[in-house]
Amino acid sequence: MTSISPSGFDLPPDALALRGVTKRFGTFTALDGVDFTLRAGEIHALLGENGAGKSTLLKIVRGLMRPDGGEIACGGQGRSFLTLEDARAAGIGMVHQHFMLVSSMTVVENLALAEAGASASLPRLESAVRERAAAIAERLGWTIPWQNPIADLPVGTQQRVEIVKALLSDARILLFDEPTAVLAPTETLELFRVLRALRDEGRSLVFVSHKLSEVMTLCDRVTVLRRGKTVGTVGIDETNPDDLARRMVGDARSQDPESASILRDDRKSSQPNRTDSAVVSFEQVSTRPQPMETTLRDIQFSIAAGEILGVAGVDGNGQAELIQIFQGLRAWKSGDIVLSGQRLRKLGVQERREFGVAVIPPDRHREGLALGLSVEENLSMDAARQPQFRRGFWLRRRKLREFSKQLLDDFDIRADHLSTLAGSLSGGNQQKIVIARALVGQPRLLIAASPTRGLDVGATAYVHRKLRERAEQGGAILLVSTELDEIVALSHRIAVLYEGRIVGITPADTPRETLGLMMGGKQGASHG
Ligand SMILES: Nc1ncnc2c1ncn2[C@@H]1O[C@H](COP(=O)(O)OP(=O)(O)OP(=O)(O)O)[C@@H](O)[C@H]1O
Repeated sequence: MTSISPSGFDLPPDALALRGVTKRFGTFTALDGVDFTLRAGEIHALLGENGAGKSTLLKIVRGLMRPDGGEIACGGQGRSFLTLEDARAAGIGMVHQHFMLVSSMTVVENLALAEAGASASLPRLESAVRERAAAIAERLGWTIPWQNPIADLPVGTQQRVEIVKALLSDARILLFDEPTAVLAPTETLELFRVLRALRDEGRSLVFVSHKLSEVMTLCDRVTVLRRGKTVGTVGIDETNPDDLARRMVGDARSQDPESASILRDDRKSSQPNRTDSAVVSFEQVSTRPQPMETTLRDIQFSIAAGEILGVAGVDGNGQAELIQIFQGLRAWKSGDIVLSGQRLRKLGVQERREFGVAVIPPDRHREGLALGLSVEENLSMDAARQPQFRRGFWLRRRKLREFSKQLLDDFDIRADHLSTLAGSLSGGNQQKIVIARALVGQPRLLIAASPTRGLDVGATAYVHRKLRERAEQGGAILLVSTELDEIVALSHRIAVLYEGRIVGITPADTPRETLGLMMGGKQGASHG
């Protein structure tokens, strides 16, 4: 049976349709007459460049934002907007980019809270909720530590809690906003298994991802958004990654040589412009064991000027601890770290910066950005300390503004104004600010943690090019990423971390299978 919405468009049962949906933020139009139809029992990818409007669209469907125009129909009824309650009643659930869980509460408390709202007595609800949640988890083949606080769980498990939470309210339509951005490759495969199972139960899923290969493997249809407008919807059998990339950036841009080179996935890793002088060397560095953390043991490597050293490994094998050492957030128990002849132990945060150490941190929300400050303030924060931007005590504001404007253009940061709050930018555009800040000072040593997480295809290629350029100019780069593709594409040598140890340092052309085995703990050759 097909129902008819007030404006007369056909609506298949158990699905969702948007017609002409518009959303403005001040003078900026984030969604401009968007059409989107989700069929029952399909996985539908939503693709688009950073800032194209994907999260805004999902938030409107989930009832978290009110559109300024257009129509939304679900459950056989058309209306101009959905409230949170409407969306919930229509069986719409969402797994956000940043999980909506209270980290100090246990899993079961979080689930009971979501079920009860603020009013009901939580303890009384908990056992009933737990029973239902356990049945859902069992069906999906998951074991979840119900009594542990959320903060103690790995991100992959937190995401499972979010999914169980959505299924507890029997969501028939599930919206996933970049769910794989925080997952290791094996966790992604596991998530895909579950998403397919949910589809096969007849649910409808919207899947946002920048990884075209994921979209091609998982999804049934794809809708592409470009700068807030619908470009179109295609079946997965009628398209390929090149076609999708072109649809995202538009024909005009994909034919211009600069953009075409951005789109081309340049996988070749040039020979390092290496000198023998180590910019940084780790000599038998070990950290003190701490609960819930990985202890680094006898870490030994060096990075030469002009070299990119990739650190591969399954997440949680010591990557976070290694980065924290550079950030000055973690002490080490034994061994030495030497930065061009100086002991790192002796250098404070400011001295490290002056030496030229820059960090692209893994969690841009907590560490990389001041979300409550403007784009301009975020971009010019470090520059404002430099003498060329000061006249005595005073800041040279106009010069700083030009500097920020230049970075905005260079990194194609899509913000309405320099005065826009960083917190209101799309996830990918926030990441571009963090990267622009790290690269602009031409750091002598750059620690890049998952630098392209959340970036679209073009921006990823651009950042890869920038990292290579930095190395070619003589910078040393430590690239930490759980994306093996990224590590292999950029690194001159690859160090594999397993349970806090480096199991081997290998040349970049090492076969994937060997790297995979090393990531599972097998010793490999060392070229340290
Ligand atoms: N609360 C807000 N206030 C002002 N502008 C906003 C707000 N939320 C989103 N925007 C703007 O709307 C545009 C679309 O953002 P949205 O987060 O939907 O993009 P996206 O396609 O999800 O991008 P990404 O891939 O980077 O996550 C962006 O330019 C963003 O700056």
